Amino acid sequence: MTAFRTLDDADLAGKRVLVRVDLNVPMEDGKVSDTTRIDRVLPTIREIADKGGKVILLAHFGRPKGPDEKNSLKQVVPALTEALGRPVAFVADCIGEPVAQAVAAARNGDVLLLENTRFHAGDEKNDAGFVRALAANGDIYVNDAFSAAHRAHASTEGLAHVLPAYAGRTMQAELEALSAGLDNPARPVMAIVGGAKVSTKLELLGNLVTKVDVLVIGGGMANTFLAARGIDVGKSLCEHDLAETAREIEAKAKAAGCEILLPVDALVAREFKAHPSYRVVPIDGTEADEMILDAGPLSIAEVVLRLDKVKTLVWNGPFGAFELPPFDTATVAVAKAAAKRVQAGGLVAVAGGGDTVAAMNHAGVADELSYVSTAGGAFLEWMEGKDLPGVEALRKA
Ligand SMILES: Nc1ncnc2c1ncn2[C@@H]1O[C@H](COP(=O)(O)OP(=O)(O)O)[C@@H](O)[C@H]1O
Ligand SMILES: O=C(OP(=O)(O)O)[C@H](O)COP(=O)(O)O
Repeated sequence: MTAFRTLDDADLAGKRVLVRVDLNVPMEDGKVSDTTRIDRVLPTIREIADKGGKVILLAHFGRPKGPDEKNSLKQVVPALTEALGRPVAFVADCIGEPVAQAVAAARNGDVLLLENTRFHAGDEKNDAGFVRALAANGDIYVNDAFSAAHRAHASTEGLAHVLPAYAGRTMQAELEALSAGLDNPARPVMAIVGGAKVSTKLELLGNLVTKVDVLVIGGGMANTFLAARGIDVGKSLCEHDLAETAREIEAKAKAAGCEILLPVDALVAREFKAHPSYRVVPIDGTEADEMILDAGPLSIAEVVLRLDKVKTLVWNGPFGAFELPPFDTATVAVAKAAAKRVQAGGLVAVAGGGDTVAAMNHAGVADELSYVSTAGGAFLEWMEGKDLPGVEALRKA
């Protein structure tokens, strides 16, 4: 039995249905480079449209400080239209008269995509006035953005308190799949946390080290830990002001008996582009004008060896800038090793996150892992046992 209402409980015909989805998809050269998040919300969109609701999609893109072209959801419309196989009307705001007019003009079953909710500060502030402004254009709220459910924002949380609220099919499927795979994980458990969202994810590691046996740190996250240990990381992506937090996490891990693995070597380059001139160096060998862009061969070998000894793997965040070869090497090698063990029957491996999903697709293993979640930060918070505001609001609704 689900603890919240789903589309099975909703009377959708003729209703204006505000559907929160996560369209925060990876882009390359102005085009969506991985459509997984789009593909996952299609069942919800189709079901509401086919049952005669007007589908009004709400989503964020990036972390804009206000309206800006670079973060406009307009650029996602071609990929969404193609995946859906139906027209999608774009509205250049998410509140106010332009939305009211577009919704009034839409027929039952039509699909509208509203502009980035984060163009208004009220979204992230979960401002009551902004919640009301969003709600003014809907009769029903459906949340299908599990990957944004760790955010208590107006579009992910606030709306559930002012409109009849339901979980979308992907929200349901994600929670069911994660529970089935990870509610009682076989030990030892390894977590790999990498990627670029250092400040938001570093906070999570303090709890995660009490839940897992081995924590492998990669990407920009690793650079921050290395710098905190006094290693010169040159111009690498690194949040130097979080050094103290990193040291506290190391101490917590030690107290909890969780081993932390950091890279012992790296691929370094002076330019952030594909196929630049690069060097393989020991982890303390980065020059002042170089960046660590991937873990090196010794680090990969160590992670693969450890992988053989664990029974569960949870993974968010790539080891390197995998969009720029050869800095996809560590991520691809570890992904392939994990997939091989899953296929052989010795490992449950769950990977998640917008870019992590793209990396798993790039490695060709997305179908060979136990489960691939659209969520990164939300998945890690769920793994820690935290309540996700977007999910809790649905339960209370
Ligand atoms: N060493 C590094 N230097 C710069 N960028 C990196 C590095 N390692 C990983 N990244 C970047 O991290 C991004 C993914 O991080 P993140 O958004 O945290 O993952 P996810 O979306 O899966 O949660 C990728 O775009 C990748 O290029
Ligand atoms: O991409 C997302 O999360 P993820 O990077 O953890 O996978 C979600 O869209 C949340 O975005 P946010 O971390 O800017 O709130």
